[in-house]
Amino acid sequence: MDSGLTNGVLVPSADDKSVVGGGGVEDVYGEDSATEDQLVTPWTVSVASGYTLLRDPRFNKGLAFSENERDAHYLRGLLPPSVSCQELQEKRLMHNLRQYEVPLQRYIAMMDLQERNERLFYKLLIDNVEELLPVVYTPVVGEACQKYGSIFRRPQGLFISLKEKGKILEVLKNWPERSIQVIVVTDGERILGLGDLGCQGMGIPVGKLSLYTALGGVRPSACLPVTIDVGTNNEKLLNDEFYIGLRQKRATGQEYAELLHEFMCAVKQNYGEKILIQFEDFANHNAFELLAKYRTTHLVFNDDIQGTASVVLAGLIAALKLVGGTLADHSFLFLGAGEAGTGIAELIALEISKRTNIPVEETRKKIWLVDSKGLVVSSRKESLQHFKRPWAHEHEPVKELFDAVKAIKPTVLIGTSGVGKTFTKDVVEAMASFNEKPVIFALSNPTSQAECTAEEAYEWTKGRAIFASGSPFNPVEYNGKVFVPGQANNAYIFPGFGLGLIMSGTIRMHDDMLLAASEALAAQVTEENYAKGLIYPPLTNIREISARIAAKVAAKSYELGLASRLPRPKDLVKFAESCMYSPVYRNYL
Ligand SMILES: O=C([O-])CC(=O)C(=O)O
Ligand SMILES: [Mg+2]
Repeated sequence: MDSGLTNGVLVPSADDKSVVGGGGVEDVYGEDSATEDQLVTPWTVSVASGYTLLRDPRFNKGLAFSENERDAHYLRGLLPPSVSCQELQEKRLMHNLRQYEVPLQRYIAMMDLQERNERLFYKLLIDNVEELLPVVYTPVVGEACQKYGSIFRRPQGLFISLKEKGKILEVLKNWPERSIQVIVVTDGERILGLGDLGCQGMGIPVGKLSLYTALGGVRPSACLPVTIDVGTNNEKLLNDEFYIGLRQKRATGQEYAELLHEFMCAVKQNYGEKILIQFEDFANHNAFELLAKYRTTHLVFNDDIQGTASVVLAGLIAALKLVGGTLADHSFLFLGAGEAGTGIAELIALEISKRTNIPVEETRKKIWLVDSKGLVVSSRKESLQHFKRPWAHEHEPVKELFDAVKAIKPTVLIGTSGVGKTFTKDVVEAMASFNEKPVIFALSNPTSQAECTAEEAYEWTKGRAIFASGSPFNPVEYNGKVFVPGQANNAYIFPGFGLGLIMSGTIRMHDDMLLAASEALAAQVTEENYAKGLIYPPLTNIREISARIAAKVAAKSYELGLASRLPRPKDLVKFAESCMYSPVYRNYL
């Protein structure tokens, strides 16, 4: 039975009671899963019909309302006579989108669609993922955040500023959906590699959550984007008349910690123990501290530390097929010793340790980090931030990346510094001089911040590099051969990872789940992909890939006794698939 609207009255159906999926009309009201506390909200549920129905993006189908639906829901005359199918609407929209030459216009058009017809937005995104991901996600979302104030139309997500201190629980209750399963939250201090964008960082939680739905199948009504506004230190924004956030310098210390703590407590109180909170694009100091502080009391995941680590480890495991050896045979040099750099480094060290039984303190020694002051070495230990200290190995000081490359002779070079164009010709040529197949990952986002371009990597290594980047690059032709760069972006991991946590009712995160996700992703690279030099599977199959990642993450959670959904479904891949939201229109009769 399908769920639907009958004479403007919402009817829940029997087949939409799964914890995650369905995405049916009844989810909006979610009585099945809402707790008593959640039912007490300050607004009244109103039933959509007629004009209101057309204006409600959750239910609107535009020209795709059938004749009978038009009769049943008071739509006669409100639509032109023609009836379209969803596929025709999709064709028309893709045609229109392709007319826009300015990428930001495509972004605005996609956001307008999301606000107008949610199912059509997701249908477009799912069916055209390779084309539209760069629009709603990196790189264009970066520009959208920079200009968020001037392109602002309707608020998407919750804005929680210092003004809401003491009232965060009430603010959460203002949100129209009650059965929230995942929150992506930022404080806007380190948006991609673009720095402090304050309140305008909201584009990131919105974009990440649209991928939770499109790539991971979590229903849209279960996703809540949040921006915590404690001010910004970005002078340009503070002086921008269109800036949408608090016009003050960032609150820090106790004031910051108290607001964040109130938020974390209110979220758990309002949505329960199993709500997944994904931290996104916080500055280093806060990112590490928040993760350490809340990992034992909440289900928290830091995408920049953990999601990026998991996707890069997957790429490295896959790359072994092309370069040979085991992970333990390789040596790694990072430019950037922040969230992504140390997060990836630690996960590699953990994986090697698991595979070899060598203690992690030892396996870390094959991994070197360079920060803005040069190679991280033991003589710098006292002055280093705590998250860099495990990487301060014995070595004489080295200032420049190029000299560090020559001294360490890594087989793998990874850029996570957020600073573009730092893998210079010298650096890349040095990598190629002592590696048959140098592995080079330029991970900083968006494209403007990439350490080098795909073209540079292939040219400077004479086509020998195994290259991946955080933001997408087009295939490159070099010496008559086409090279397809991989996109080592956490988008491969977090949607499936989150689905796995949600569908198993996981209450706490564990690093072994990240390793499981990496192995699951690497296992999706086919012989055909390898033959083309690919170390990530194409994004076109991402929903299948996400289901497999979800299944492995859930399996690990059950194994660790962290999953609360019992009994454990027998076939976790099938279960994951059955939970996934479908953007196909519902029949409202
Ligand atoms: O958003 C992305 O594309 C990847 C990411 O988490 C970041 O760069 O902070
Ligand atoms: Mg991020």
